[in-house]
Amino acid sequence: MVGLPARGKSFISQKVRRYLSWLSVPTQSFNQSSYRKKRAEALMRKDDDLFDPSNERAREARRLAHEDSIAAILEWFNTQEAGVAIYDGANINREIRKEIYTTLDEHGIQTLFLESFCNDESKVRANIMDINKTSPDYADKSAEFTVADLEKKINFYSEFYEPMDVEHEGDYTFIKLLNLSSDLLINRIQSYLQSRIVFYIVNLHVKPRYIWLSRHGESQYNLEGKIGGDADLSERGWKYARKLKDMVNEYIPNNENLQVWTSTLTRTQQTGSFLPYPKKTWKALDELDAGSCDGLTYDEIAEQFPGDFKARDDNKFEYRYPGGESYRDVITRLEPIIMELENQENVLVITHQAVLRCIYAYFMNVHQEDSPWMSIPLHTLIKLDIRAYDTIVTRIKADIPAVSTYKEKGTSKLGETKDNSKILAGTVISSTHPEVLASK
Ligand SMILES: O=P(O)(O)OC[C@H]1O[C@@](CO)(OP(=O)(O)O)[C@@H](O)[C@@H]1O
Repeated sequence: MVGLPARGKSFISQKVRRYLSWLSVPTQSFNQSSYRKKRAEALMRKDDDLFDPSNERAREARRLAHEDSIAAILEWFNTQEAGVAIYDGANINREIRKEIYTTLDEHGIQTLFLESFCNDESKVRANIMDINKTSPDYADKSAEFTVADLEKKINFYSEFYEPMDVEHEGDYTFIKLLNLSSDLLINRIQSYLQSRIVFYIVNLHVKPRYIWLSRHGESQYNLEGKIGGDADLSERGWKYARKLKDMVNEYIPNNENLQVWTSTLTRTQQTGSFLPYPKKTWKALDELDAGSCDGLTYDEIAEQFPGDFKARDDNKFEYRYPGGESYRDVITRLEPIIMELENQENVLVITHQAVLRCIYAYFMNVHQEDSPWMSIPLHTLIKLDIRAYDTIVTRIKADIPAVSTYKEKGTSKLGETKDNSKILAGTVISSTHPEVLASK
């Protein structure tokens, strides 16, 4: 990363890390300021200022923190066949970038510089306020403190800042993001992975916003405990479809601009059928394809395909149904959906249990192994409040009973134990009793 403080570098680093990890690319972020803190504690006196240009000890602490970051990156690459290490620091001038490039090149590591350049004061200001509200670095700090601290750092780094350009650094691969918009300057993008990162950055949204998720209403297949298929809604499923219209009116602000996305399957389309908003149908939102197990109950699968039943329980993320899909396959086909969701606000996605787990895992940074085991109950509207450094979840229960479609490991029976720890985190409210029942 390259750029002055309060240019969204940590936000972008964190998003890219989450996106690449979700796509199963080993990715780790190395935050220079955490190494700086450690060196400052060891080397500096109490009243020393880390950003005082004339303070020798501060200069030494900063220099060593940079060396520590690079050493940690090299060590991490030693344990990895391939992957992406994100060096989240200011890397402010050409000299330091040359040193980074040369050192990594000597170790056979490609460097992609990602600069966030912003000279729009109002955006910097808004970003500072955002950092104050949401960044863990400034938790419990007043707005005045955060503004003063960041302005001091900005002034310090501005003295040395050399923005990237083709004239001086044309040999490097770099992306230059201009004023936190989707305007980019790109230079010498050389690999598929680098081009994925460019595409992702183009779609990245920095504005806080909501995304709404729901499973379809209870289906006839859900009632019978069968998986897959293209069944109609049950009577209670239709009730949910009607109720969803009221819930949208009650809970989704500015819903006049809402867009509704569904899969191509009947149960999601029926669930959205009372919603008077523009609709988009995506094949990519169809439920995980159960291949030769489609239309069976879990009991029948355990009986007819015992080996498959066990293999799926043992590694649900990787297991692929014969002639069907795995969770990993679903993630691959969901990538365009994630790109679109990063670019949109005010979308309600009505889809299926497995697909929602994958979408939710991206926004909530849920580990691959855990994501297929998360509980996503029927008849519940989920609000994701996407902020710069975290996402807050609220589940709004429709108060219309539905069967459980949750199968725990090691059994073919449906239903959840109360202490299911993989349940969605967040606040739960009920649409008929809108008081808060549990908090984050
Ligand atoms: O990965 P598991 O836990 O089996 O969940 C996926 C299953 O959920 C079901 C319901 O059991 O999805 P949905 O009704 O949401 O379309 C099945 O169709 C699907 O195979």
